[in-house]
Amino acid sequence: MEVGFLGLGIMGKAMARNLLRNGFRVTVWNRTLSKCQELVSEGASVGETPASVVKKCKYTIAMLSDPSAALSVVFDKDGVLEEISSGKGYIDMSTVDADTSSKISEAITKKGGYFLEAPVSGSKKPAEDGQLVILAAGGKELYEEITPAFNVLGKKSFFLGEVGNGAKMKLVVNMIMGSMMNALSEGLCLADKSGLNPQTLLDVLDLGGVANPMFKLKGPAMIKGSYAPAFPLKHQQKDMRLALALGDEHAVSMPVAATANEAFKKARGLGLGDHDFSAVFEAVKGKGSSGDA
Ligand SMILES: NC(=O)C1=CN([C@@H]2O[C@H](COP(=O)(O)OP(=O)(O)OC[C@H]3O[C@@H](n4cnc5c(N)ncnc54)[C@H](OP(=O)(O)O)[C@@H]3O)[C@@H](O)[C@H]2O)C=CC1
Ligand SMILES: O=CCCC(=O)O
Repeated sequence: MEVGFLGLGIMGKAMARNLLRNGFRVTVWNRTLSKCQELVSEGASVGETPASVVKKCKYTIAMLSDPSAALSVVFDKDGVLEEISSGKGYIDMSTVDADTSSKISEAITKKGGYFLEAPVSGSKKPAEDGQLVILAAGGKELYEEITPAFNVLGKKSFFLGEVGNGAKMKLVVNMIMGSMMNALSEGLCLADKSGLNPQTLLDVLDLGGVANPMFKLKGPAMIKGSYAPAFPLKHQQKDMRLALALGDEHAVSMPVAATANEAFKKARGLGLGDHDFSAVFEAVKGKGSSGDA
């Protein structure tokens, strides 16, 4: 099977590599084209523009930073829309809001193409290991056709119905995750300030009802102040912002998420946007370097 892949950031690179290693022919494009070289050395081809990738491939997957990037790659000059046509499928796996996804879907289907949104749960390591959870919605036919690729990328795929439902599910999940990360940060801080050993707190948490893989994975690194980016904090803050907008739309009061968003904003203001989202711990502690990200 031949697929195009647009966006080789932390997630896109790992996902495209997985497809290559599992026998897919992959044509990649990235805004910073030099980032394609690593995958070319592993067997990928390069497209000069999103349009040229879509022209070459029946199916094109995108994994881009945010709504503005997702829209730009489709609608701008040399974008997806210039070459999408009847029989071609476009699968956007970026985390965006439902409105962005709907705009892309309408434009693609108007030109005869098929569209599927398919954001993912799971971070850098699950992407490397093909263990993502895929939250698809939109074209059912395209969902079925692209299932061989999803089986390589993920451990489970959900088909959630009409376009927008995948985006909404992803935002709800990440809103919960962002609030949990803030709760952990406050707990680690309180343990430390009140004379407890933060590692012992992690050990206690891990044996009880709130045990979870995120606390187990991120907690020890947070204690060391180590925030190598798996999920960049600027993207987590984007997801909090988009989830809060969804809450506004449906008049759902979400004070916990709103407060967590403030902490992520503070962390961005401290220059921690490109660090892992667990670096919000530094904002909770009231520390950090200067600059914006
Ligand atoms: N990291 C994670 O753990 C997870 C991330 N996600 C979501 O997946 C998406 C990608 O995340 P991740 O890989 O971490 O992000 P990165 O920041 O590592 O990569 C972002 C990608 O988007 C591209 N990009 C940014 N702006 C534009 C633009 N205007 N036009 C074209 N391309 C652009 C970048 O290109 P360039 O290299 O040129 O900058 C890069 O390829 C995000 O929506 C994120 O929320 C979902 C699940 C987990
Ligand atoms: O969007 C990013 C999600 C990261 C994760 O699920 O661990």
